[in-house]
Amino acid sequence: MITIKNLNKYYGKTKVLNNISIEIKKGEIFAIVGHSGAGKSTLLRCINGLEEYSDGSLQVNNKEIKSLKKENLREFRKKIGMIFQHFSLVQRKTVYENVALPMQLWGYKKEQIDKKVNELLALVGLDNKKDSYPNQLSGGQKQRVAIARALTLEPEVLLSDEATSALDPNTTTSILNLLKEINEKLNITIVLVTHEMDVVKQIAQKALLLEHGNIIGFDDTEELFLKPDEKMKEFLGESEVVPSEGVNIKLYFPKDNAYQSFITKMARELNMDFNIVWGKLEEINTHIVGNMVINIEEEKKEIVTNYIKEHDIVWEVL
Ligand SMILES: Nc1ncnc2c1ncn2[C@@H]1O[C@H](COP(=O)(O)OP(=O)(O)OP(=O)(O)O)[C@@H](O)[C@H]1O
Repeated sequence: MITIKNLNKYYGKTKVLNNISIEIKKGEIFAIVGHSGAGKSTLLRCINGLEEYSDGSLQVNNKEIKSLKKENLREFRKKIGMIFQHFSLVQRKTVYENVALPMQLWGYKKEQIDKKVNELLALVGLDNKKDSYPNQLSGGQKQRVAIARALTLEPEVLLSDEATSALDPNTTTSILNLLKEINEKLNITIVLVTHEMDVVKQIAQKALLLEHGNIIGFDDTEELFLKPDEKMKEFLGESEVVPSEGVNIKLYFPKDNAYQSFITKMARELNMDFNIVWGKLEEINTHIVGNMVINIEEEKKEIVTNYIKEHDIVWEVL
């Protein structure tokens, strides 16, 4: 649905996006991740035509954004909803009026607006706050209003620019759950920009990692976290401290294996003790995945690695 090929973007002489090529599929929840200044928001703004790109191609539904004329661009943007970190609500308008705004601007009839706004306020769980003003709402509620407003014109894509960055962890989770529900119920593609790895883990099916405008990772979320390469480890700030004696073996547990007590079983079957030096289990995109480092004596390396090989486990010697 969104195809980006060899996209470059400069601000003056500074290159802020370098040779970006990605594909975002219809119905996907896709995360663009990176530290501050990586170029995330710039890429998001290129996707909705707010920002021009220097060269390369960016197509949404097979339409090249840069060749859209003014009126077509307006029509195109109608199909793209957007939410922001600081909600961007109109303070002097009520919740109902805020959500109704895009439809009023596009000249919809009062009855159509009323039906849609009520429907969306129910979806985001705010039908009892219609007449409240933004300053009477919590951060999470404000973001719910913004989400409802972003959905009024029935977009195919919802872009989220750090939409949970100003929220506490519990509220973040409730907003992410709402986004998941919207993705499933309305089949809307969601592209979210974030610097928070927890957000990526909780919601994204696929992720793009950006650093200084370059792609340093692009894969299914589980793959990125399950077996991070050196760049990803650096990005996550993870460094494993392992013993210098013996052999350190890192085992990766894919989703189907995570619950199995593989280590205990191996210890029992090989009649051997292992030193577990490092381990982590986490929930990524509703699956439990993890990795663990065990330390063994040099002379036991062969028997242990043979056992692991027979059990379809991803592993490496550190
Ligand atoms: N309008 C602009 N004019 C000139 N340079 C810009 C402009 N907007 C962004 N930049 C620069 O482009 C680079 C990428 O910025 P961008 O806002 O896309 O990064 P980001 O990853 O979204 O960061 P943050 O999370 O801090 O918003 C930065 O070096 C920034 O200073």
